[in-house]
Order: sequence, then structure tokens, then C-alpha cells
Amino acid sequence: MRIEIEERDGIYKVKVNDPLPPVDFGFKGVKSSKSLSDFSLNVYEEKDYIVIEKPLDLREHVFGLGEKAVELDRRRKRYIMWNLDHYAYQKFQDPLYINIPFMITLLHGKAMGYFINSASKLIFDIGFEDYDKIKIKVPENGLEFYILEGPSIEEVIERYVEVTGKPFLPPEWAFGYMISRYSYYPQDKIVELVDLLQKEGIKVTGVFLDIDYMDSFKLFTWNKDRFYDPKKFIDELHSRGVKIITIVDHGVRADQNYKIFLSGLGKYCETDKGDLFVGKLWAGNCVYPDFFREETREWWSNLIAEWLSQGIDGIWLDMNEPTDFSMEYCINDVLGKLPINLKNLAEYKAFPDNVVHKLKDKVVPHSKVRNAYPYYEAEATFKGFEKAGRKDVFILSRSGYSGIQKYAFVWTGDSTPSWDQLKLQLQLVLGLSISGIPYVGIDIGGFLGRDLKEIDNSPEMLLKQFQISLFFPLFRTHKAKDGIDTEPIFLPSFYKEKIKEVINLRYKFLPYLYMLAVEAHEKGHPIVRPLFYEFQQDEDTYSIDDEYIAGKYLLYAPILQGEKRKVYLPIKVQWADFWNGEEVRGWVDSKHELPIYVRRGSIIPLSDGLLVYGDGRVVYNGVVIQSEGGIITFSKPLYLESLSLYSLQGKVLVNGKEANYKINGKIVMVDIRSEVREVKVV
Ligand SMILES: OC[C@H]1O[C@H](O[C@H]2[C@H](O)[C@@H](O)[C@@H](O[C@H]3[C@H](O)[C@@H](O)[C@@H](O)O[C@@H]3CO)O[C@@H]2CO)[C@H](O)[C@@H](O)[C@@H]1O
Repeated sequence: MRIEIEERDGIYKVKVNDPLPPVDFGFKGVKSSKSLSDFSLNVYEEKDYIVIEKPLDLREHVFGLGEKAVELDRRRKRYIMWNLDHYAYQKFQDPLYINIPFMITLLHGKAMGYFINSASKLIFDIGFEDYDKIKIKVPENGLEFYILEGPSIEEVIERYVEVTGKPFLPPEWAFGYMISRYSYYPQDKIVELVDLLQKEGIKVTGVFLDIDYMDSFKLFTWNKDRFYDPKKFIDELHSRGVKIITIVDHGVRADQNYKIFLSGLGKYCETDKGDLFVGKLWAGNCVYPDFFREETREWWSNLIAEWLSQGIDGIWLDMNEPTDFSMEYCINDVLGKLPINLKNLAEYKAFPDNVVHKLKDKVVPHSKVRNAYPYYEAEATFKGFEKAGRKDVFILSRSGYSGIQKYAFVWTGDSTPSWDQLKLQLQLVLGLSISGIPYVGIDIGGFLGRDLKEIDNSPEMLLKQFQISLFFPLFRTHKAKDGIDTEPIFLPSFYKEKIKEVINLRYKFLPYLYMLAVEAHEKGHPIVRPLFYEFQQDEDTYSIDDEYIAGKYLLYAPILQGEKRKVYLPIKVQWADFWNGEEVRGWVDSKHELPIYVRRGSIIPLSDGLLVYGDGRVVYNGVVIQSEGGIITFSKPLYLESLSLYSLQGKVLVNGKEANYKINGKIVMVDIRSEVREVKVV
């Protein structure tokens, strides 16, 4: 076995034998004098695997790996990295849609990262088979992996995105309240629905169109009965300030009369015999673009650009694990004749073993690169936006691989609205965030309709789902055909008002969320963070995964059941209750149904000025902050790390002296780190 190590700024790239990485991230370093033993790593070959082994200390914690339906601390389990369409997944089921081969270890407050650039069916065994070992089994002969120094979790993530790419910067509207359903139609009813919501004072920034907008599920077509005049429809929504996002799956209907199918011939996935692989998806017999090939991505990006040119604003990439229904259909044929009901056939929705791809002119089996399919699909889609001359890019992807953060938002797939899953949804979102994907969300409402017994489609459950999502980067309702309507106007007035309150609060914080998106884009930092991300010296935070911090400054502890809860506020810093300004820290009882706490030393941009408990007047740590005509005054000097202002232009003077600040869109970020008496914008 041959091992070479290159390094650059705390990043070590290890090459084992002759790897063909699924994605060439282009990282270059200089030859390193370090050896694997310097990192306590042992790499060896075992049957069909290369194994990376490292000791697991009793006090060591492990985070990351993407979408895993367990606690955030990944210890004592074994994980399979294999993107699957796991409809109606439950806690502990593995794998799900997004597997990210990047883990962060934390021992005695010091973090290290490991990124294995392999899109095959890896196994991460975290102290399960061997109590005191982490074993990563890679079913390949050659391998590229990275060791990422900390010592903070934040620095590990910064190094991870240094390798795999910084997140893109989405438009502001992507953080608003967006609505979706499988499926909204016809076009006039959608406009009517938006009007009903907006008449009630509920602002919607986007509408998603699910597969029924298409003609016989053929990509890039309209069903003319349902959308008799797409241009009129697009114009009507745009005139209401609402964007349109259409679903685009990867299955192209195999049909001699369908020009897009014909235009893609030679660019689709093939079998190892060189035949076109024809599978099954919504449109019946389908072929799938081989996104690993550059010419396929080029072709796809042109299709996307042309589709966008009608005025479409966003693309929703679904089924891109990639999923194919042919094996499931065969199995269902057999099982349908038996008196048993096997609910989960996720495994059989993958491509069959004989599918191959062309990667850098080499023919590679699907199984060796599967997980990177959504990455390349998203890359090509992103390029379509660029070709269409779009500055605002919005892509939502169900699946992903390392690097997906450069192109897309992701969400947690077909979830179940059940009491068990509320916490799970939080864990999934935080798990993805800490795996380098800042733009994450859930189907608010839970996707599933009425076909499972654990489902609770009550307004109370819907409200809880809205509440947990308050600061999630993606804030979108979505529902299966047979579920309740999730738009609050259809609820009893008590719930309608409660949900309106959450939506309005979301808009109030939107400038702050956008500021965090800028931070994500510039540095790779997650938007919503587990507590231990910010307080990694505080071991009490390691197992808390029902609270989160949005950015550095807002701690949120959604109430998952009932009306009250205990909240942990890391004791190293001072917190103020957002609702009453009361100073709190440590374990406290929640006092409001949306328990939000603000960290000392912060002022947060809100839609109506800066962080406000009242209008233009902030009471913070007993200091009254007034904001009027571009002058912010403090009744007593107050220590501030930074100050974020919204929609202001001009020079910023802090205590009379020009301050360091950055303007990004509407946000002015002022670096302060001192006691402040007055801030003036001149
Ligand atoms: O575009 C429509 C929705 O597509 C996604 O959800 C679908 C999921 O990906 C499929 O696997 C499928 O699930 C069926 C399952 O395979 C089968 O064994 C049986 O249990 O019936 C299931 C339901 O038909 O259907 C899902 C849609 O119902 C996507 O995740 C959704 O967001 C889209 O709305």
C-alpha cells in the first residue's frame, strides 16, 4: 500500500494507492513530513476494503456524517453511507437521503476533522464493533482522504469548506415563508391561494410546483390543462412578489416523440454492456442523465437555462439519490401476492448494480460513485442559472454529497408528522448543518399523509413543526396528496393566529438570517448550530440536541410537547430572555412559548431596525438603546462585539471614530469589541 501526504494550512490530504476520487476538489498542498501515526491513524487493507482506524477515547465525541436519524453524538453506532430514497423513515433507520463522509471528533475540548472523498458505500463504525475504535471501511483499492485540524469545530468546518467549497449565497427571498404541496394546480387556484394568504397578512415569498405541473411527467413541459398560460401564471405570481420553483427530477421519459429525450441520447447512464439503462420513475420508462460526464452537464445546464428563461425562479431537484423504481416494482409484484406488508423498500430504489458511469473518461460502476450523483446534478443546474444570467440562484436538493453546499439547499425528505419525529427533525437539521451544509430545512407539517398509524395530522402538530423551524434556513411547508392543508388560513382561528405569529417573527428575524447566510457564504459557518458548536468547552452542551443557536447570538429552545420546558443556557456567557429582557443563564424554565434568548454583547438586525425588544428602543442588560435618524445612543456604555445594521448607508462612527465595517446587501456589519456610547451613521 502506498501512502502520500500533502499539507496546507492545517489541512492534510492523504492519498492511498492510486485513487480516482468521485469529485476532484482541486486541493493542492506541499509534501508533508508527517506520517499517519502522527495523527494516531492506522490504514490497512482488508478483503475488499481499505480501512482507516483510529482510537476512540472514552471521553471522545463524534459529530457529522450528514443526515443520520440518531443523536448528534454519533458514538456507539455503525453508519452506512449510501444515498437512499427512504420514504417514511423512522428514528434509527439508516441510511437516508444525504450521506456526507465528513466527521468531527471532539476530545478534551479539541476538535479534529476527517473527510473521506469517496462516494461509494462506506461504513463508519464509531465504537460499535470495537468499543475503543473508530473504523472507516472504504470498498475501494485507492483512496483520497483529508485530516482537518481544529482546534475549534468552527475551524474544522472552515477547513472542510476550504477543500470542498464555500456555500453559495442565496437570495433573501429564499429565507421567507414558502409553500408547497404534492401538487398545487390549476394555475388560477394557486394565485387564489396566494391571495387568500396575503389577504390575511401572511407574506409568501415562493410557491413550489410538484410533479403534476408537467405534461405526463415529462421534464421541462407544462400540463396545458392545469397551466393553460404559464406566462400569465408566472406574471401573476411575480406581480404579487412571489417566486416560482418547479420540481425537476432526473428521470427523462424514454419516448421517441419527446424531443428532450432525443436531444440527450448519448448522455444517459448505461449498463456495463454498453446498453442504455432504462428504468422506471414517475413518467414510466425513463432514462437518467449521466451527470458524471461533462458533456451531460453541459446539455443539462442548457435545458435548465432555457426553462428558467420563462421567468421560473428556482429548481427543486428531487429523487436524485438517484432513485429508480424498477427493482421496487418487481419486488412489489411478488410481495403483493403474499400476505405480508413490508413497509420499507428503500434499498431497492437504488440503481441496479450493472449501471456504470463515465468519470474523467473512465468507466466506473455506479456503486463506486453513487453518492456523488446529486452533487453533479446540482452543479449542472447551478450552471444553468449562470447561463441564464441569473444572479439569484435557488436550488433545493433532496440528496447530496460533500460540496453540495456550493449549489443548493437541502431538506430532510419524506418525514412523518408524529410526536416522535419532532426531535428527530431537529437532530437531522443540526446534523446536516454541522456536516458543512448550512442551508437546511424540513417539510413543515411533515410530508406523510394518512397512511401510517403513527401519523398525527392535527393543527397542534403543524404548529409545533412551524415552531421548531423558526430559524431553519429553509422555511417551507410541504405535504403529500393525502395530508391536511398546511396553509394556516385553513386552520381554526386559534392555530391560524399562532402560526401567523411564528411566520411574522420569522420575517422580523429575516435580516439576521440573511446576515448569517453571508457568514455561511464567506466562511462556511452553519446558520443553525448545536450548542456545542459555540461552547465546545462546556461538556453539558454535548448531548443537547433539542435546542439550537442561530448564528452566534440567538439561542432557541423550541417546546416539543406541552407548554413549558427546561432550557440550558451555556453558563460561560450571559443571556437575556428575548421576550422580557430578564438576565438568565444555566438551567432555566421557559417563560414564553417560543423560548428565545439573546447572548450578551450582540445586537441583531431585525426587519424593523436593529435588534429590538420594542420599536427602535432596545433594553439590553439594563441599558436603553435608542435608534433614531441614523444615531444609536446607549444610556450607559455597553460592551459590544459587533453591531449589525439593516438598510443603512454611509459611514459608521462608533464613539465618534470611524469603525471597521462591511456592507453586504442591506446589511452593514460593524466590528466593535469595545464599550459603546454612541453609533452614528453619517
Ligand atoms: O414529487 C412527488 C414527491 O416525490 C417524493 O416523494 C416520493 C418518494 O420519493 C417515493 O419513494 C414514493 O414513495 C412510495 C413508496 O416508494 C412505496 O413503497 C409506497 O410505500 O408508496 C409511497 C408513496 O407513494 O412516493 C413519494 C411521494 O408520495 C418527494 O420526496 C416529495 O417531496 C414529492 O412531493
